[in-house]
Amino acid sequence: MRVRCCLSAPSPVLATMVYRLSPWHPLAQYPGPVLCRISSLWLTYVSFRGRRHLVLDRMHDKYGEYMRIGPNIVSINSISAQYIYSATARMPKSDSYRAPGHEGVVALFFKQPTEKLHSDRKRVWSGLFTKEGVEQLAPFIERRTFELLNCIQRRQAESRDGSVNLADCFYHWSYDLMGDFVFGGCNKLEMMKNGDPRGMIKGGKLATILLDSVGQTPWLLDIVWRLPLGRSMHRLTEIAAELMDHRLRITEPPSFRDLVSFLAEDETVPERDLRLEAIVAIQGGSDNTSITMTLAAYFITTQQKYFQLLRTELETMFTDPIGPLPDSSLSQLPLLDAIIHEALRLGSPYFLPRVVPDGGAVLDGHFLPAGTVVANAAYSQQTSPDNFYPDPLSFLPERWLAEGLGTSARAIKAALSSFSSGPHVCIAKQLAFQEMRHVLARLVLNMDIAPIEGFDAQAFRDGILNMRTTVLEQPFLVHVHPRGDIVLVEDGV
Ligand code: HEM
Repeated sequence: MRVRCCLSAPSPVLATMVYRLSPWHPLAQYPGPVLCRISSLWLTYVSFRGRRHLVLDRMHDKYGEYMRIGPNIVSINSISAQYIYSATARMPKSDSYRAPGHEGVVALFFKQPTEKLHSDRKRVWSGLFTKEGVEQLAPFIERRTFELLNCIQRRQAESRDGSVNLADCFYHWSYDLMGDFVFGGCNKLEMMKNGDPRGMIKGGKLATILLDSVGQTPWLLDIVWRLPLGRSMHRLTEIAAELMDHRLRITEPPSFRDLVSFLAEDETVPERDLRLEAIVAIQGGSDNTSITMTLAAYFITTQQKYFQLLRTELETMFTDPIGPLPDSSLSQLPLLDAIIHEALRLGSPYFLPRVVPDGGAVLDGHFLPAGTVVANAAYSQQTSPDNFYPDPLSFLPERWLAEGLGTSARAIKAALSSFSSGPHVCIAKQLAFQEMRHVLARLVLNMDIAPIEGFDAQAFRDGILNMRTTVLEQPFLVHVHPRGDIVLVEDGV
């Protein structure tokens, strides 16, 4: 009798495990570690540690291009994986994109019940990202970037050891800019002046980390959402709601069309969605841009040759370092563009899971049954010698230039998926490039920048973690020297 009880209680769990390990499971032919076949908790754990891209890369070397990394999850290290994001593939986002605690609420980045709801909402957002929409943002980019130059110098002057954490400065610059773009500046975030006393940046990152890691096991995310660990997600939700409510209450709207103007004036966007959209705007509008700039600055200041080459390129076009930097001119500069692409290549190892629709899919001759969660191994593709050669792990912006790195060099542009592609492509790709070109150019034209003495460049690089957001284990400490007799004053020159 006792034996029967023991066997019968865990039997559904045991039966599931046996099935997942068995040759009858639809993904049985895909190789991968045994542990991954049993439970998605392995992927959750690896994701949470921030080095998922490196772990998966090593595993792909062992198991091949198509690899099972969860009971129902396949990682694909092949250029063909780009297809899963295309409109023709019709593969929706996986459950890891569900907005926890917000059943029934629609916001752009999160998973929608139908593709139509997603495209309708994207249409509303895209008002800000048209040519005219973005043009009206250029003066804000210029003003905030001058403010950044001041902020860097002020913080260095105030520090005890005469150094400044450039990563923090970029975060604060991008949050201030986002506050302008999204909320018309009415919330006065002013992080370059006041820092981040409410911990918005940390809260946003923690929430993203939880979605990206615990979200790989959706039932666990529902539990975490209700535990103290999920507090960061609630905190971000509260701050976002507060910022949105404040913007909606102001009696004098901003002098230009901020993102909220587009969202709030559209009758298809119910009020309850606006607060969730604010989370997307805050996180999407600040995090990736700032971290890409930190990585670009890290690479060109630790390899000063590129810093000097970039300055020479900029000075051939702009004789006045504090004069206007129109994007129509910046976008013509090949090395500036190459440096940003190379920083993105090494710094955007995103894991973006999609679900195979009814009928299944065939990729590179592999059948993927309906319901399988699939993801492009972006980091492996972006650092594969098949796509980027030579020295795919090294920062070599020349690989993006016409003359490249010699006749045997390769740079397969399609393998770079920093902004994703297809219906869920980043809505702000052009704006992000405009911001990044501007800030990098202004900095290099106006300041000498070098890491502090004793800065361990390898330790910094080893401490770059990614969980959809990037986390730096080490600060990026630099010394700056304004060039010549350019004197920068608060909020301008
Ligand atoms: C270097 C800068 C940026 C990078 C690398 C980047 C990357 C991405 C990626 C990879 C996605 C697709 C995510 C997925 O499918 O899981 C995405 C989506 C999105 N991004 Fe960006 N992004 C950047 C800047 C921005 C900025 C500045 C904004 C807002 C002002 C923004 C807003 C969004 C939004 C709203 C989506 C969701 C689009 C959709 O679901 O259709 N991003 N971004």
